[in-house]
Amino acid sequence: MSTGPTSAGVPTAGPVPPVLLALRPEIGELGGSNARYEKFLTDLEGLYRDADAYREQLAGDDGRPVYWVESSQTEDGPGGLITGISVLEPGVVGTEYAMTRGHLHAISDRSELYVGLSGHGVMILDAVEGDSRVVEIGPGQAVYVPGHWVHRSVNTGTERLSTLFCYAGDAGQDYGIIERAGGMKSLVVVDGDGWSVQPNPDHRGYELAERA
Ligand SMILES: O=P(O)(O)OC[C@H]1O[C@H](O)[C@H](O)[C@@H](O)[C@@H]1O
Ligand SMILES: [Fe+2]
Repeated sequence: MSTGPTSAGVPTAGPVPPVLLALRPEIGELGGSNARYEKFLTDLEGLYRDADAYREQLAGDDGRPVYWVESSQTEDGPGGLITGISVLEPGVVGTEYAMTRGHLHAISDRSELYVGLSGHGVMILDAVEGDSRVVEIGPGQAVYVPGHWVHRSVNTGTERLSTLFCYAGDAGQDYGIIERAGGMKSLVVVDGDGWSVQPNPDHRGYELAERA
């Protein structure tokens, strides 16, 4: 009896074979992946503080995805890793640079490694109880996100930001925590030719939001 992935890439019982992936960051593909999802501007209602600027962009939206993820998972259970690339188109909504929704892992102690592949951006990292950090990510830079940190990628450049990520297959994502808190603690905004970090005046605190 054979073990390992079926032709559709669905794991069956027993050890699975090694996985070989081809990173194509500029075109935004991960060869050998077995899952993909896309996010469109229409999916991001409420993400940016400037609702008028968001609506204006929607009016001229070309309908292409603003970010997408191609990933590979071949093992179920806590020992398996999900490996993928996240590809975020450049842009600005109001004064905020293009960003992902962001999340805390549903199993919140699960960590994640990000490796910059192409383009330039930052990650906003919020400790649920504690501080907020904004760290650069680009080619040759890696960011290890420990458990219990809410995380989001932001494209501060003019090209696609592509990152390789890897995290525990059972981690899951809690997206609601950011909404309930009124957004993340920090905003990454246009500042002259570059970017700067501002405190988000709408942020209510994750702990309070979770207790409410
Ligand atoms: O899941 P989002 O917050 O929308 O961000 C998009 C993607 O960003 C990162 O690359 C994460 O590792 C992915 O798991 C995530 O799906
Ligand atoms: Fe994550």
